[in-house]
Amino acid sequence: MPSQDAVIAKRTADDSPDTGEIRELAAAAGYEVVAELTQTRPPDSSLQFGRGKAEELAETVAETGAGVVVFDNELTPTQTVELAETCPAGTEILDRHRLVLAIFEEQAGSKRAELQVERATLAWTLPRIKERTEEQAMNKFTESGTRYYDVLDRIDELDRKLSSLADEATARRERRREEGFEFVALAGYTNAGKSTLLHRLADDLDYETSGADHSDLDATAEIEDRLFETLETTTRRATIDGHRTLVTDTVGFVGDLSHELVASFHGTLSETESADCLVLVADASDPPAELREKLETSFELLADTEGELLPALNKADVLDGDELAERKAVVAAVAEEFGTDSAAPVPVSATEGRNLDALRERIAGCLSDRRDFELVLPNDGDAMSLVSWLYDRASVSDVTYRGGEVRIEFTAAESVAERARSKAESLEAVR
Ligand SMILES: Nc1nc2c(ncn2[C@@H]2O[C@H](COP(=O)(O)OP(=O)(O)OP(=O)(O)O)[C@@H](O)[C@H]2O)c(=O)[nH]1
Ligand SMILES: [Mg+2]
Repeated sequence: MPSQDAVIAKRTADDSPDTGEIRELAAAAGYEVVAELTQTRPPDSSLQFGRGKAEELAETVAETGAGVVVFDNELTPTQTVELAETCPAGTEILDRHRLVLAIFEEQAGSKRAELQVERATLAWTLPRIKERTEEQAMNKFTESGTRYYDVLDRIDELDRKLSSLADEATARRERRREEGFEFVALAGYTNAGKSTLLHRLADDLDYETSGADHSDLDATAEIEDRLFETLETTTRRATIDGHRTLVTDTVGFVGDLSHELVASFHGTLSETESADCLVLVADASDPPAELREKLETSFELLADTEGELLPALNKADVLDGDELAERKAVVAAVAEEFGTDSAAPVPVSATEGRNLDALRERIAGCLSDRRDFELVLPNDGDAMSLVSWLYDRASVSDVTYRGGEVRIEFTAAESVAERARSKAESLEAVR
C-alpha cells in the first residue's frame, strides 16, 4: 500500500460538505490525511472547485508536500488533467471511484476478487477512453477505436471467466443444499461488524472430522476497523437453533459508487440473493442520519434477494436505551419506505456476544420448517452408513440399538427426511 500524505477535497452544491467517509476511505487505501479543503458551490466544469479554491488547493499541496489529492466528487478526465496541471508537478489526483478501485486492487485476495477488480477498473475506464478517442478522431491525430475495442474484448473475456466461476459456486451451493444445509448471508455496509458476527455465529468445527469435503469453507474472516476489510465471501458452518446452516460473510457496501462497480461485485451479491435468510448488519453507533443513509443504500442493493431480510443493529453496546430506541425507529422507517414488512430489528453486540440467541431465533424463523423424524432400520453395515449420512445432513438426537434394529431420531427439513426414507426403503428391499 502507498504510504503517502493526501489532501482531501470535497465540493457540495448546497449543504455543508461532510468528509467523514472519504477520510476513512483514504485511510483504508493507506493514505495519511494531512489537510482538507471543502467548498459549497455548483461544480466548475474544468476544475470541480472554483478557480480560487483550486489555487488554494495547489498551495496546500505545496505546503504539506502531499503527493495525492483525493476528491470525494467524481472527476471528469478534463477536471483530472486540469487539477493536476494546477497542482505541483507529479501530484496524483484521485476521485472516490479511483480510490475505491485502488483499495479493491490492494485487497483482492482471490482469483475471483482479482477478476472482479480488473473488470471494475476497465468498466470505469471505458467511457473515459471513448471520450478521448472521439476527441482524437475529431482532431484526426490517430486512428480511432483500437484501444477502446481491446478493452471491450477484455471485459467480455473477464465476464466469461467470472460467469464460469459463478456456475461453479452455484453447483457447490446445490451440493450443499442436498446435504441439508440452509444458507444465511451477512450483508451490509462496510465496517458494520459482519465478520465479527460471523465469528460469533460459526461453529467451532474442525472440518476434517466431519468426513465431508469442506475445502471451500475458509477458516477465517478478517476483522479490522477498516473499510473493505472483507473483499471476498467467507463461508462457515453454523448450527442455528438446530438448523445446519452455512453462513456467508460478504463484501461491505459503500455509498455513492457507480453501478458498474457494484455490478462487478455481483458475484458476491449473488450469494446474498440466493440465501434463505439475509441478515442486514447495520452499525448502530452511527448517528441516525448516517444510519438512515447507509440503510437506504443497503436496501436498494438488496432489493432482489429471495430470502427474508432480517435487520440487525450491531454495536448496540455503545448506546444507551434512548439512543438504541432512536436507531430502531430509523430501521423501521427505512424498512417501511422500501416496503419490507420485516419485523423489528434485533439489537446485538457481536464483540460482547450480546443478544445473539435472540438473533439466532429470528434467523431460524426465516429458515425452512424442520420437524422431528424417526427411522427404524435393520442393524447392519448399510444401516450404519445411513446413520452417518444423517449425521451429515440432520441433527441426530438419538440412536438406539435394540435386538437386530437401529432406531434413529433426528430433526431435519422435510426434503432430507424424504431422501433418508427412500434410502431406508432401498435397504429393506435389498434384504
Ligand atoms: N463496539 C463494538 N464494536 C464492534 C462490534 N462488532 C464489530 N465491532 C468493531 O467494528 C470494526 C469492524 O468490524 P468487522 O467485523 O471487520 O466489520 P465488517 O462489516 O466485516 O467490515 P468489512 O469487512 O470492511 O465490510 C472492528 O473494529 C470490530 O471490532 C460490536 O458489537 N460493538
Ligand atoms: Mg468483514
